[in-house]
Amino acid sequence: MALNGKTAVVTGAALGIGRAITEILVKNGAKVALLDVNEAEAKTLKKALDKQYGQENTLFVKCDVESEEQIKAALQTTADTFGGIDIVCNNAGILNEGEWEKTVSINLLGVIRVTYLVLKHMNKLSGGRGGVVVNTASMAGLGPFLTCPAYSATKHGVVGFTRSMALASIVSDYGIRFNAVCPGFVQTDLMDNIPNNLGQFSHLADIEKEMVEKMGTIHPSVVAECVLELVTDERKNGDHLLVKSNQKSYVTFPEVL
Ligand SMILES: NC(=O)C1=CN([C@@H]2O[C@H](COP(=O)(O)OP(=O)(O)OC[C@H]3O[C@@H](n4cnc5c(N)ncnc54)[C@H](O)[C@@H]3O)[C@@H](O)[C@H]2O)C=CC1
Ligand SMILES: CCCCCC(=O)CC\C=C/C=C/C=C/[C@@H](O)[C@@H](O)CCCC(=O)O
Repeated sequence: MALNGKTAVVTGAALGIGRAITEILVKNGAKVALLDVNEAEAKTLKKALDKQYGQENTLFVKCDVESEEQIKAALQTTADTFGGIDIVCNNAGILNEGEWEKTVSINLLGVIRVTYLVLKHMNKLSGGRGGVVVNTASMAGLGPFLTCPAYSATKHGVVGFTRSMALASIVSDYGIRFNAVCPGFVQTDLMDNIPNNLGQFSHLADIEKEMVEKMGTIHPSVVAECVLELVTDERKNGDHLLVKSNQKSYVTFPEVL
């Protein structure tokens, strides 16, 4: 998929991985709607992108992925502004074991909310152009993550949802591909804030540090390059790209039937 003329929606676009995804998509010719709750940072990013690529190529819509109404409005504004939606990057997420229900609501339910609401805009059966959805899961969605059990559960849910939507889309002939990127530790605010967000598992903070030291960290731009691969390679559907500090690999899942 060439990105020229394509429209992308990125949730959690203002900072970290979402900012890197936004930048690489705009750089490669897409028009991008930045959805985030952090208005100040999103507007700072848009201002920088306007200067480099022109203000007509991005749109900021304040949107909390916990709110169906805000998601509906943001998707409609995007479609009205750019003429349709071809790409969705469900990236918004938090890690807070002390507020685990909010973590579930944003990381898992937010991905489901946006996906289900964007189908009417993208689904070829309802006049859409088809396209691709790339969800930001995590390495913590592929195995146990003892310091953050609820967070890990949300990411396992994103993996299962992505794999299921990929198959549902094929059978339903939606014309939409569904993939996920599964990063290890990435140098963002989310990582920086970990010590304060382990909740009842704060006694495991040292184990967390050991894991980071052992596995190393990744720059957000490396994750964004993997997302670009999942967006542009039209052979990819139901694929999960695992990104560690020194390598990337496609995950193979056990056959269960
Ligand atoms: N940093 C890491 O080590 C890893 C992060 N991830 C995932 O990557 C995604 C992005 O995380 P980071 O860039 O690290 O975090 P970050 O904290 O740097 O950026 C997250 C962005 O999402 C926005 N956001 C938070 N709640 C929101 C909501 N309810 N609605 C809309 N926007 C919201 C924030 O304002 C922020 O701009 C998350 O889903 C996270 O779980 C996955 C693997 C590793
Ligand atoms: C504390 C910072 C968390 C940042 C948020 C993340 O999502 C980072 C996740 C980073 C590491 C997760 C490691 C999980 C390791 C085990 O589950 C392992 O079994 C995963 C196996 C994946 C594989 O190699 O196939």
